[in-house]
Order: sequence, then structure tokens, then C-alpha cells
Amino acid sequence: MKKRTIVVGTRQSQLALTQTGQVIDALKAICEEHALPYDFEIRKIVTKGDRILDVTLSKVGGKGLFVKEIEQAMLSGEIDMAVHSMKDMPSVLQEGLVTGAVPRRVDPRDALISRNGLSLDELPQGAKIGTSSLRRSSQLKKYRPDLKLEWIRGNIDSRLRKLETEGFDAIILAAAGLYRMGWEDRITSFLPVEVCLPAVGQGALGIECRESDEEVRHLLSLYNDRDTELTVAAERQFLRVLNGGCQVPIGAYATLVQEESGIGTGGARIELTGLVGTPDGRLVLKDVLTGEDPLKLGDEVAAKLISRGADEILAEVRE
Ligand SMILES: NCc1[nH]cc(CCC(=O)O)c1CC(=O)O
Repeated sequence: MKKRTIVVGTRQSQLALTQTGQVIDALKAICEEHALPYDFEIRKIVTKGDRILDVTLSKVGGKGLFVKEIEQAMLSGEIDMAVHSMKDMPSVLQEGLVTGAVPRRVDPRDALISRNGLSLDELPQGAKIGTSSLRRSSQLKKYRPDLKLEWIRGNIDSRLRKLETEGFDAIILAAAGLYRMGWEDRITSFLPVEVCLPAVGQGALGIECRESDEEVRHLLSLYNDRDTELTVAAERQFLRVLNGGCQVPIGAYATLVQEESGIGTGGARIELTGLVGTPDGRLVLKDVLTGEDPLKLGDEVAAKLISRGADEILAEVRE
């Protein structure tokens, strides 16, 4: 029987290539298990975001830059699917495209990589910490106002290099990216979600495909993790309501919690924590609610924070 070759588009960064390879391996195993006749091929796509990595991305349009050209290639049929870090996925997909699968999430926490093996609490007064996210700097400043947060950019490997070459005492990276690269031995300690609430979708992937591609959609449905899909949906709805792009100090993390009483659906409820803070960490708003419907829950947590002034914080940051 003639096999269909499914073309998987990816950015060229090491992380993108690695996670695309890992997804293809998982899909191959599913094909084998379900006797599905597919082969896979990787197609690298250089996006505008990759070409201007050294420009302040927030000034030129943010994360959409990485995804737009990949979406275009999917719509034109050049590629059939694309693997994204959920964190980098746009909140609204282009017409004709869908999220075919949200695979099981890995560790959502941020990780501290320090030069001398010191934990966050052990770092000396005024230690210089490298991060490229207002969400991280806001929460770290709140926790340790003495720390000096400085901007560090580039891919994971270049950030790890800069820890040595640019005199940082520590840098913060998502644990997930380090695990996927096999570099978890660089992690000194994990920041508890109570100290540093992760970015929306951190640790999760999203696999995008054409809405009309029944074969790929069926294959991807076999790879979907319902729990991750539900919790990430709540986080992303929260972000959507707050109109958050990439460079805003917003965090959210949802988990499934067991229903307390025997009544009701008996199913799990979603617990969503949302956070908006000023970049200097002087004001950090946080709220947690539980609910059954992820979209409603995202709306409710966002509304709660807006009622406490989240909009004003975000308006100031966006200026
Ligand atoms: N913003 C860049 C980015 N996009 C996805 C990851 C890896 C973690 C993940 O998949 O959530 C990273 C690196 C980081 O934030 O340290």
C-alpha cells in the first residue's frame, strides 16, 4: 500500500527541531500501533522572527512572527502540520487551521541555572539574574527585591553560554526546554509555581494542522492529552481576555483537582491561578478559582484580576 508522507514544518532552532523530532517519533509509534500508513518528513522554515532575533521582538510584533509563515505554508499545502511550543502559539489561529493535538505536558516550572550551584534563596545580595521575560522579572523582584534582573536573549544554548560570558550569577529558563534538549543537568533548582507562576502553556506543545485534513486530524486526535488540552485551554482563555502578547507580565497555571463531594459530575475540576504584575514586582495581582468549563474559568479569573486593576498595569506596560 502506498504510504502518505506527512510533511512536518518546523523552525530551525535547536529546540524546535528537537521537539519536532520527538513528536514525529511519538506519531510513528501511534501509526504502528493503529496500523496507519504514514511516513513523516521534516521541512525547515526560516521565519521572519528568526531573521530579526536581535531586534526587540516586542517592538516588531512579537510571537506571531514565528508562526505566521509556518501557518502560510500549511494553508498552501507545502507542509501538513507544525509543532509549536504552546507558549509561542498565537491565541487565534489563522482561518482554516486547527490545533490537532495538545500532547501531555511536561514540567511547567521555571528553572534556575546558577553559576555556583546556589539556589534562589542562597544567591548573594544584589545578584545579577538574566531573564527575558517580564513575568519572571516581576515575580522574582517581588520575592527578592535586592536581585538585579537583566535582559538576556537568544536561544536556550546561547543563554546558557551567556551565563558564563556575561557575568550573570544565574539565569532563568523554562525547565521544559532544557528537558527536551537533554540539558536538565544544568538545572540548579526549580522555582515553585508559588514563587514564579509559569507562562501560559509552558511545558506544553500544540500541534497545528489544516482543518480540512481528516487523516492528519484523526492521527493527531490519538496523540491528544485531554487533561493538558483542558488546563491549557483555561490558561489561554485567561491570556486572551487580558489581550496578552508575549511581552506582558502575565502568568497562568491550571491543574485538574478532584471534586470534593460525591455530587456533581464526579469528574475533575480545573483550578486556574492567574497573575498580572508590574515589571518591578511592586504590585503583583494573583487569583485562583476552580470551575468545570475552561473558557468560563479563564474569563472569570481574568475578570477578577481586571476588577483589581490588572488592566491599568497592562496598559502601563504596553506604553
Ligand atoms: N520563549 C521561548 C521558549 N518557548 C518555549 C520554550 C521552552 C519551554 C516550553 O516549551 O514551554 C522557551 C524557552 C524558555 O522560555 O526558557
